[in-house]
Amino acid sequence: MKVIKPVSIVLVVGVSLLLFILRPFGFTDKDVPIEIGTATENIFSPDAALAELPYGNAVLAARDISRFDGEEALLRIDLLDQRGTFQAHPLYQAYYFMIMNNIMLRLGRIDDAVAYANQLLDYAKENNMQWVKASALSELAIERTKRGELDIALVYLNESVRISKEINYQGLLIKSYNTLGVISNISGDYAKAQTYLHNGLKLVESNPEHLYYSKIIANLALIYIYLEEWHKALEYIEKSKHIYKNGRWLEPSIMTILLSNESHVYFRLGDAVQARRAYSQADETLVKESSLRLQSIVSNELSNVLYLEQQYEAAIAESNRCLNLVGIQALPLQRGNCYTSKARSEIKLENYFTALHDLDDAIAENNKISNSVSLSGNHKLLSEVHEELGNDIEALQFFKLYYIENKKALFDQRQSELYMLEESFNAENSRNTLALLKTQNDLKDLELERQKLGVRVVFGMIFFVLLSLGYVIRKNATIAKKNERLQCSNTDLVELSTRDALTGLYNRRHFDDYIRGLKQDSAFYHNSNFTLAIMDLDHFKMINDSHGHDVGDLVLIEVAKRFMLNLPSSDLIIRWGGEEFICVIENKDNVSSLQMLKKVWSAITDEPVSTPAGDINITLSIGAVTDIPAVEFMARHTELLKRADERLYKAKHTGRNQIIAID
Ligand SMILES: Nc1nc2c(ncn2[C@@H]2O[C@H](COP(=O)(O)OP(=O)(O)OP(=O)(O)O)[C@@H](O)[C@H]2O)c(=O)[nH]1
Repeated sequence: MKVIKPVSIVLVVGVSLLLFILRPFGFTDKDVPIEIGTATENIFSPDAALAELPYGNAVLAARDISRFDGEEALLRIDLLDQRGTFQAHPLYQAYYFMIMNNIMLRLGRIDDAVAYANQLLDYAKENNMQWVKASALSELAIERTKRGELDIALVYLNESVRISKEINYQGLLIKSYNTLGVISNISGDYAKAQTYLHNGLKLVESNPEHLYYSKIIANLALIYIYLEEWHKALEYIEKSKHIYKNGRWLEPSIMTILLSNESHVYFRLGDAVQARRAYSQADETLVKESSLRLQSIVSNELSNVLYLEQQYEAAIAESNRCLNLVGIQALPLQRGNCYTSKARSEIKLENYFTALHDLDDAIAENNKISNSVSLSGNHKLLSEVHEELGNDIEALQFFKLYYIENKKALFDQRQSELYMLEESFNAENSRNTLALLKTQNDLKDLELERQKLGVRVVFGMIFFVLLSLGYVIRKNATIAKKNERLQCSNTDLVELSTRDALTGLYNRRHFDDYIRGLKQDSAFYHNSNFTLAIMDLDHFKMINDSHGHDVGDLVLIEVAKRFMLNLPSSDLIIRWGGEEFICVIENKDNVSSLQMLKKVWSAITDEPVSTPAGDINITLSIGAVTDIPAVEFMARHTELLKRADERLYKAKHTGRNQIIAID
């Protein structure tokens, strides 16, 4: 006993010392914080500089109010002016012009607003204040954009962006990226629009209080409206509404635009009830000072709702009201839309010559701002009118024009740039997520290493060795489980992002993965031939129009089910968009490719789809390229898709409900 006692003391002292030494290595079970850094150093903020001045906060408060209450802001400016505030410092003076610009916009006095923006620009030049110059240019660019003067707006914006980048004025950059996104949207360059808006979004995410957060999301929604991706558009509109409601900015015009866009999506989906609901809510947000642009947008949506409700005369009256709004001549985008809506109702009332006039006017307005999407819609309507008038040649010419423009916008753009852009955005996101997971795992490995070190050092002391070992084993098991769970959820995420929410089929995102998979297993496929087909339901719009959008959805679900039942599970079926599907069939078992296509086609056309609105007969047009050797398919799938699409076009225009697989 006498021998053991000093040993115990040595042991206790030794262990305490070791524990003390090991403490800085993190031997204790504390989580290591993971830093997700945002580079926020040296961000230029005139607001922060102004807040340092004696009346800075009062001026900032007036600026905030000027965004939603012109009268109240004017009172505050008067009070500050009486104290001689604005002469006391150049910063005050610059803010004075900016606030007055906001107030005039709010009061609908656009010319005065522009005058203040110009005064701001002069003041910036006289006093060599770069950030003020950038702000003034950005404001003037917005005004030019609203008037459809996109070229000048771009010149102003590029200069404003250049200065903002130079001084790292992120607050203004966000606003400018948003305007650049809007301009690209109007010009039909969606890929560019999306790049600008995502640039803005990246900056806004580290600054979620920014006034432009919900505006940027709203403009992303607009891209999806142009691309006719209705569900995605609604998703972004909802997100934007949510951000707006939770933000501290009360700029009612944002809500008006969002609700008008929502109404427009439902109009395009043929859902009169929801379109009317969203329109009424948009109308409620209008105030007497609302700008002419907002008034004409809401008026045009009312005309669209009335059209859906088959009140064509009332719709025409509303379009006429829109076209007679004082000052509308300065807004080609809105004017073009009102003419188009009017023409649509005139066609329904069989006033074909009036419709022709309206469409000419619409085209003239849309040409002023190179609005390719609206122009393509105008050409489609012109083709319909000429068809009704028996002018077959003109009808065909305009239809061709529409088809080419529409396909160019919807097919090429979606196919290549925009889609790739979204892909790379997603890829970047997944890369970031994976990097994060890797960092987490590395940190855990590090922790494990440290624990092992601790175990080695106290190896001689059996009690602690056992304790540490038990700890390490437990920790290992937890980490392994966590990793397993993370891996599963990653796989689920990838699966979800490549599935279409409505039908459960793969969406277009999966196509590239599929081709990549083929290439990886190319040895296995080297003797195979493939058939590539684009399948498009005929007159699907009529189903939506006659029975409602929900019934249209049910039809799409049933059609998807039939595709799946009639294609071997090893073949591919994708919902390419709307009522368009793509399938890739690998020819095997001596069944000819045409036989396979006929089987799929018959599965859709032979039996009507039962819906709560009764049985609905469906017809299907197919454009296909058959017997493609595997090597060619892998190397030239984009070209082959185009060829199939051209054949689909032929099928559509030589009677529909058929398969065309040769030129
Ligand atoms: N119900 C429903 N309709 C959709 C969906 N996606 C697109 N659509 C509608 O599909 C219709 C497609 O119309 P069009 O492109 O004119 O084609 P179509 O009427 O089939 O005419 P053709 O193709 O020329 O035979 C539009 O009315 C879209 O609103 C969806 O997810 N659900």
